Amino acid sequence: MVHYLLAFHSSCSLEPRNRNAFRHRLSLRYEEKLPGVDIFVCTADPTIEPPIMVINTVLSVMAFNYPSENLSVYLSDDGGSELTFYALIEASHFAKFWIPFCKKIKVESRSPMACLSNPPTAALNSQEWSHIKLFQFTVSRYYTRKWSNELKLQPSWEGFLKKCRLSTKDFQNGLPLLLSDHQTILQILIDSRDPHAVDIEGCKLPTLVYLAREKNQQHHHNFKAGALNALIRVSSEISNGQIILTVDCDMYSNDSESIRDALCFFMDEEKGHEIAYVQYPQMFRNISTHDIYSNSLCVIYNVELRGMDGSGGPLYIGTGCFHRRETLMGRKYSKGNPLRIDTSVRKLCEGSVEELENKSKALASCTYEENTEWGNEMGLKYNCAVEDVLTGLSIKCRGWKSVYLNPERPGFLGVAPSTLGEALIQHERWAEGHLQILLSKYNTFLYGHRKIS
Ligand SMILES: O=c1ccn([C@@H]2O[C@H](COP(=O)(O)OP(=O)(O)O[C@H]3O[C@H](CO)[C@@H](O)[C@H](O)[C@H]3O)[C@@H](O)[C@H]2O)c(=O)[nH]1
Ligand SMILES: [Mn+2]
Repeated sequence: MVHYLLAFHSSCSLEPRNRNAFRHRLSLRYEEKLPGVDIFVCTADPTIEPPIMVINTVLSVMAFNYPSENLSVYLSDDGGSELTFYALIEASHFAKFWIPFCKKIKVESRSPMACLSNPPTAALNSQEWSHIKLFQFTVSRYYTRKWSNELKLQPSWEGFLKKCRLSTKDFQNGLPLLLSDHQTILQILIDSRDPHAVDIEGCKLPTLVYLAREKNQQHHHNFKAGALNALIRVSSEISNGQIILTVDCDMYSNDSESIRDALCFFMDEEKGHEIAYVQYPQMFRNISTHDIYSNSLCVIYNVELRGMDGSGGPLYIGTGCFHRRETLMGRKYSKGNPLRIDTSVRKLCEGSVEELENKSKALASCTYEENTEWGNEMGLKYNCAVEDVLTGLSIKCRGWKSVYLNPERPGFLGVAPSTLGEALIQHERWAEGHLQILLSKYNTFLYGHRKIS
């Protein structure tokens, strides 16, 4: 084992790579023909991942500097939580103010919570500032079941929840707060095709969709991989962006230009057709001075992934990663038939919001994947504790390369485990997952031999 680790680390030092994106050139060449980008945010439990954190991440990615008609944001809620849903409704209203505000003041990063804790230097209008504070305060009250029960006792909140229920087809029967057995709940909260979906400056808003896929005791839900696969199918019906960004709900966007930076690699005329995904490192905003649990993972992000980039590309590590839709769907690399980003005008998905919702609900049912290749040759792989790593390796076995992008300003910032217990659980899961891969047919030496360049 020690020899293997030594060999791996030495090989990583052979050709480490640092990448730079020339985002202005992308804009000069392709501004009018940028591809559709679908962003998937995953959450699973409103008590561990409070709605306030989730919607701050959602707002940060809605505010990317990218044409809104080409941007769609999907929140997958495996907790099926009413609280998260209502918080998202609040966010959909707040976005009308937040997106133009970020552009006007040039806010970086575009998570309202991060903006409050690190205010921009521009002269701030006190009314706008109070608006952001009030929004954070309102949503911070959507916290746990206990909180919401207390809130429901107040007449004003009862009225508010009732209003939300009435405006929400799937929640209208007053379902319990945490659901492990329910039908698909799907709602398009903002449809960017709608001429009325505009912000306070009259500019278009990105599409925003809430999805809690169907869950029941008879069918395994396959954790995050299952959630992402449902999102791939649902989004193909609603917006069908050629590029997919996956982020965990605790990891907000810290640089509004990240989509454009990633596109510089996908749209590179010489090498772009070989690239399946562009991976950012996981950086954390809560690293303590002495980092006693070694959460910053310096060796992985400064040595290993940079080194792997020099020889074919880094692993997929689950969050902060831009993929081509087709490679996630299982497409093989073909030199003779290169897959280029289609820069011709994007075809919009057709149908009313109700039609799109009904068609896509069926794609998120428990039975949809029966007797299909989903979880195997299509989408994210199942039955592995590190489904992201295994999926990335299999994409590379199909002939693709990947890119590691680690700019000076972190593209995404997340939350690292803050207690010994949490850190141990995370490392145990990672260790188990990597060992599982080593002992499986996907063992990198056997399965990957001659396949990974
Ligand atoms: O049934 C589930 C379980 C988890 N998640 C989401 O998956 C993400 C990651 O789960 P978490 O419990 O935070 O695991 P971590 O160990 O912190 O995740 C790291 O390790 C995972 C496995 O390699 C990667 O998928 C993640 O991107 C990476 O941040 C979170 O957004 C969860 O909400 C779901 O959507 N459904
Ligand atoms: Mn996490």
